[in-house]
Amino acid sequence: MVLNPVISKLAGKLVVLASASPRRLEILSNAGLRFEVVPSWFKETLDKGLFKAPHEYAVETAKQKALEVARRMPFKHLKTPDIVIGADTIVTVDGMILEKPVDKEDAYRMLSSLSGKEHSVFTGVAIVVCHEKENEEVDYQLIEFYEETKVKFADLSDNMLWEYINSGEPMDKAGGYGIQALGGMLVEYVHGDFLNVVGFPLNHFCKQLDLIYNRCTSSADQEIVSVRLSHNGSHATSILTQPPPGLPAQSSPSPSSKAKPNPSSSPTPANYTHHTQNSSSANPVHKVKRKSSEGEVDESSWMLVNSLSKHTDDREAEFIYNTTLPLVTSSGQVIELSVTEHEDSEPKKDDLQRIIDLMDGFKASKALFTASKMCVFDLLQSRPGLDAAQVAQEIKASVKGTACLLEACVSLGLLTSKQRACQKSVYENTDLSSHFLLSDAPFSLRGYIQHCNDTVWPLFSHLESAVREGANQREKAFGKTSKDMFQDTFYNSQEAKLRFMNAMHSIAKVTGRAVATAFDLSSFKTACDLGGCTGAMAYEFTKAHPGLSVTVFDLPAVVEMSEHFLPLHTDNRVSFVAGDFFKDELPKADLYILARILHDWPDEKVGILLSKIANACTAGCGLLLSEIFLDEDRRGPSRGLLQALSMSEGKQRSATEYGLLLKSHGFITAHVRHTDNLLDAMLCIKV
Ligand SMILES: Cc1cn([C@H]2C[C@H](O)[C@@H](COP(=O)(O)OP(=O)(O)OP(=O)(O)O)O2)c(=O)[nH]c1=O
Repeated sequence: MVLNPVISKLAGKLVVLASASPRRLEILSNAGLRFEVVPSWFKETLDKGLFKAPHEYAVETAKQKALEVARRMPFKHLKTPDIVIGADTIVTVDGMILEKPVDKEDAYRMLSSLSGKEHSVFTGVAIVVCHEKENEEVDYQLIEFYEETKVKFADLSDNMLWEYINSGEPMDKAGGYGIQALGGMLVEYVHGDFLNVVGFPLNHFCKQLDLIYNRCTSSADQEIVSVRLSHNGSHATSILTQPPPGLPAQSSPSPSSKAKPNPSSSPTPANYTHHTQNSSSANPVHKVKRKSSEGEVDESSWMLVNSLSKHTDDREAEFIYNTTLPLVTSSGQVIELSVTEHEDSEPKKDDLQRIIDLMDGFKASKALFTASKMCVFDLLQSRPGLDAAQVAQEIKASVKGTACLLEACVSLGLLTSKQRACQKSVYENTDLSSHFLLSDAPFSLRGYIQHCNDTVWPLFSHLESAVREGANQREKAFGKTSKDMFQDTFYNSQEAKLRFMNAMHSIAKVTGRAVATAFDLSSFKTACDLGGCTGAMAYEFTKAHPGLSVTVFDLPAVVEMSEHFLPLHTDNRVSFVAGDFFKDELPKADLYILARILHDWPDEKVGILLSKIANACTAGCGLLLSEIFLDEDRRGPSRGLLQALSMSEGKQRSATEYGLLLKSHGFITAHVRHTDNLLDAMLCIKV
C-alpha cells in the first residue's frame, strides 16, 4: 500500500492544517493523519486577473495560506511546525472563478451559471516543510500542486435552486454547492477525484508525500544548490523558475511573479548565479538524469521544490533538491530526477530487510496458520505459562516441532516467553493474539485464518500456473472442477460451508463497525444486506444506527445456518430472507448494503446485480458499497492487488471505477471513505 506508510511517515511530526474547512479536517483525519488545525489569516484577495490560468490562482492562494501560518506559529504559538498544509478550492465555469458566495443572491448567480453545464473544480495545495536551523532561523521548503475534477450539473429549475440555497448549504462552499451533501443531488457526473471537489485531493497529496518521504532519503543523497540572488528585490516567496542544472531554462514567468508584479522578484538566468555542491564527498559520483513517465513535458512551467528564507531581507536563499526528489510542473506533472551511480554501492539496510521480509512472508503466514489450527493460542489462554513439552503433549505434536513453532511465534510477536530457573522457557499469549487469535475473542480472526490456510493457501501454491493461464487454479488445488466458486467450493459440504461462513463471520465482525459507522445513515429506516451471510455486518449496522432494521439476504444454504451465529443479545432488528440475488426478487429497503460482494463477480454479473438493485430503489434510496478500493493509479493497496492474484472471476476496482459502475445504474456517489480498516466504503444515492 502506498498511502498508509506515507501518512505514517508523518507520525511524530508537528503537522499543521492551515485551514478552517471542516471538510479538509475530516478528509485528513479519516486518512489517519494526526495534525493540529491553525486556520490561516491570509485574506483571499489576490488579483485573479494577474493569473494565466485559474489553477495558478488556487495554488498561490493555498501557498499564501500555508506560509502565513508557518511564519506566524514560531512567534504566536512559540513552536515551529514540521509541515504546514494549505489548500484552496475554486470552481471555474465559462472563464470565471467562483469562490464562496457572499449572500443568497450571489449563490443563485453561481448555481444558475453551473446549471446544465460541465465545470471544473480546482484545489490548489501547498505543503510547507519547515527546517529549523541552529540560529533559530527557519528554512521553508515548498511543494505545490493542484488537482482538477470535472463536474456536470443537471438542468436546475429556479424552484430547485432556491430550495437548495434556502437549505443554507451553499454559503461556505466554493461555487455555492457541497457535492458531499444535498448538492450531490444536482450532479450528473464527476470525472476525477471526488475528494478534490470536497476540498482536498487526498490521493495526489499522498503521492506527493510518497515522493518526498519515500523516494528522497538520506542527506548523503542530496545535492544542494545554493542560489544567490544578485538583484535587490528578492523576497521570501520566490519560486524556483529555473530548472535544475542540465535542464532547459524556463521561458514564462512564475505565478507568484505575476501575483506580485515586481520585475526584480522574478529570477531569470541573468539575475542569479548558482553553484552545485555535493553534501558528502564520500558519495559516489552522481549524474542527474531526467525521467518523465508521461512523455513530453512542458519545460516552460517549472515550479516548486524551493526553499524559502524567513528573513525577507536576506539576499541569499538556499534551494535544496534531492537527486531523487521529484519536480512538479505547473500542470501537476511529476518529473523525477533519478540518480545514476558509477560505482557499485552497498544495498541500503532497509532495502535488504524489506526484501528479506517479503521472501519470508509466507513462512510467517504459515506459522500463524499452523499455530492457530493446532489451537496453541486457545491453550495458552486457558493455561498460560506452559513449556514446549507441555504444549506438545496437549496439541499432540512432537516436542522438537512444537518448540520451533513456539519460538517462531515469539519472534513474530504472537507469544511471549519467560525463562524459568530450570532454563525452560514458558509461553503466554501477547495482546495481539488475545485480541485476534482466540476462538471466542470478540474480534477473533480464527475463522478467516482457517479459510486462508485451507482455501487461499492451496490456490496460491499454484500461483505460477495461475499467472501463466490467467485463470483460477481451483481444479489443481482442490482436485475438482468448479463453475460457481460459492456453490462448488465454499458450500459443497456442510463442513466447507461452516468453515466459509466462519471466515466471513470473523472478517465481518472485525471490519463491520468501521463500515457501519462510516456515514450518517439516520435518514434510512430499512436496509438490506445483500450476501450478508451470518448477519455479523447487519448486527454492526443495527448497533450503530438505533433507527435501522436490516434484512440479510443470502442463499438458502447460508440462511439455514445463520442461527449458529446469532449474537447473545439481539433486539430483533436483524432478519434473514433466503434467495439468490441474481435471480430472485430483492427485499424492499431504503438502503442496500453490498459489503465484499462485487469484487467476486465479473462485470456481466455485477451488471445484473446492480440493475436489480436499481430497479428495487426509488429516488433517494441509498447503496452502501464496501470493498478494498484500489488506488486510482492501481499501485496499491497490496492487500487488494494480492487478492486479485487468486484469479477469481471478479476483479478489484478503484473508488472511481466503482463510482462509474454505479453511476451507469443511476446512482451518484455521495461519500467515499477510506476507513482505517480492512475495507473502504462508498455511499451512493439513487437519482
Ligand atoms: C465545490 C465544493 C466546495 N466545498 C468547500 C471546500 C472548501 O472548504 C470550500 C472552499 O473554500 P476555501 O477557501 O478553499 O476553504 P475554506 O474557506 O473553507 O477554508 P480555509 O480558507 O480556511 O482553508 O468549499 C465543499 O465542501 N464541497 C463542494 O462540493
